[in-house]
Amino acid sequence: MTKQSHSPGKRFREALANNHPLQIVGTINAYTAIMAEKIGHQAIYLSGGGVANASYGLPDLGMTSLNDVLADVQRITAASSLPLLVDIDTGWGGAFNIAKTIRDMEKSGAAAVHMEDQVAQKRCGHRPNKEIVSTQEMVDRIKSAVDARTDPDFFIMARTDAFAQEGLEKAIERARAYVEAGADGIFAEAIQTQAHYEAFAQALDVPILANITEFGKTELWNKAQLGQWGAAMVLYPLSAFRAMNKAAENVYQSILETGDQKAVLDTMQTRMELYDYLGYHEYEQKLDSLFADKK
Ligand SMILES: C[C@](O)(C(=O)O)[C@H](CC(=O)O)C(=O)O
Ligand SMILES: [Mg+2]
Repeated sequence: MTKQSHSPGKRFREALANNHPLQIVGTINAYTAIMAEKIGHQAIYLSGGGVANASYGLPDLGMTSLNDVLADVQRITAASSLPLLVDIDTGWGGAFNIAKTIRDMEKSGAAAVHMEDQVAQKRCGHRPNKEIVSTQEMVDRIKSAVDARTDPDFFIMARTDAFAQEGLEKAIERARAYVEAGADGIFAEAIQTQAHYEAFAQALDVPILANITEFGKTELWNKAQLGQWGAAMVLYPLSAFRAMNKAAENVYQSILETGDQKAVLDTMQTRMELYDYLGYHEYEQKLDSLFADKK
């Protein structure tokens, strides 16, 4: 990881300005963050669902705490210099808790967060029976967040889950109120069609995020289409995680059934590939040159 002169928030805003739209890929841990960076991505994401599922073996139902998520944020920002967008669910409490969440996220090297208008007992945005708080309550959440940041470039995105319950017009009305309260961008959760994306983009003059999560309510629209429809960011929150899980499932099954790994070896990253992403050989050379006299 190279030292950066700009703040994480500033780098997120630069990535946004330079990519139309900006693709933001989910990285469930430090190693995949390194992979995404070396492959050439410009921004990465820590999914709330991902932290719950991968780090704690829990469903995405608001059971993980601020500290649970911070632990993963710190691991990722220590390993990668890419700007990291973090899912902070509903912000973990009232005004003072949200302010603390923002300060802790900034201190841990996050570049951006998204906070949603669901009740604290939240659900995945692509599942039925979500409940949302009043517009006023969400506006207060956003004001607390914006007031708490110390870096004016730290990017605070408001996510609205209102489309499922209240429909397009009301969801856009809420988004307008959230922008007025200071939100830097809008995450329009679980909208579905070209008309939906265009309506959000035309109604608001802040960047709009399209959440292209698999097996949910949204089709796997291409970034070119989404860009034409006005989306400034395209999120792939759990894509690599789902693929990793499927690969692991196959490996566990195959080892049990066949007694060795031969049938699944070509689905594995090799030792050299693993090391290349880590810069393993540079570490080894350093060891050799520092302690050459011990040989
Ligand atoms: C983006 C999201 O909030 C997440 O935690 O990754 C989820 C993604 C998913 O469950 O597919 C969401 O859309 O609620
Ligand atoms: Mg989430």
